[in-house]
Amino acid sequence: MADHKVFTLAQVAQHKSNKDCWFVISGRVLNVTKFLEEHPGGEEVLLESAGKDATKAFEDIGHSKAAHNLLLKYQVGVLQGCVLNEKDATDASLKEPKKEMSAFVIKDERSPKYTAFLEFFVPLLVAGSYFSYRYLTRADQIIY
Ligand code: HEM
Repeated sequence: MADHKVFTLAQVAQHKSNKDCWFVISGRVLNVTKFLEEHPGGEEVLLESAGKDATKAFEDIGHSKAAHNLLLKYQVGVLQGCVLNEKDATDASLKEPKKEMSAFVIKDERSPKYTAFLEFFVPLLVAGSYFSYRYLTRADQIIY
């Protein structure tokens, strides 16, 4: 699980060299020093955002889902005042973590309740209809 140590932006701003490079993306404080050379977009663009909130720069590029998932690997903490969704690190969930979570909860809870209702009452209705039919059409009840 990603690190939840809390940092202020002033603390992040102290790490802005190519030997020690941090920035913030969507509330996650990232230490990308080891990633500088690996970054497909080059080291320079990362260093331009060093010590700052790089959320806009990161999103403006339209990074892939793989790139979004990589954020967790470099996370060393969270920015003071931010709440994150730990379920996944994809774009929308990072921007509005709480809303995403509640949307999931609503979907997950409603569907099983509805299904359970049908699973219980439909067989009951079918069985009830069958036995009513059998009862009403009994041979000893037929009057000639
Ligand atoms: C930890 C943070 C970051 C990670 C893990 C990351 C990861 C990646 C990856 C995997 C790619 C390849 C294309 C893709 O899969 O989307 C990429 C491309 C790129 N990234 Fe980042 N990136 C990060 C931060 C940034 C930042 C802050 C900028 C600032 C502008 C940036 C600018 C770019 C650019 C310009 C490209 C090249 C896009 C292209 O060639 O079309 N990245 N990045």
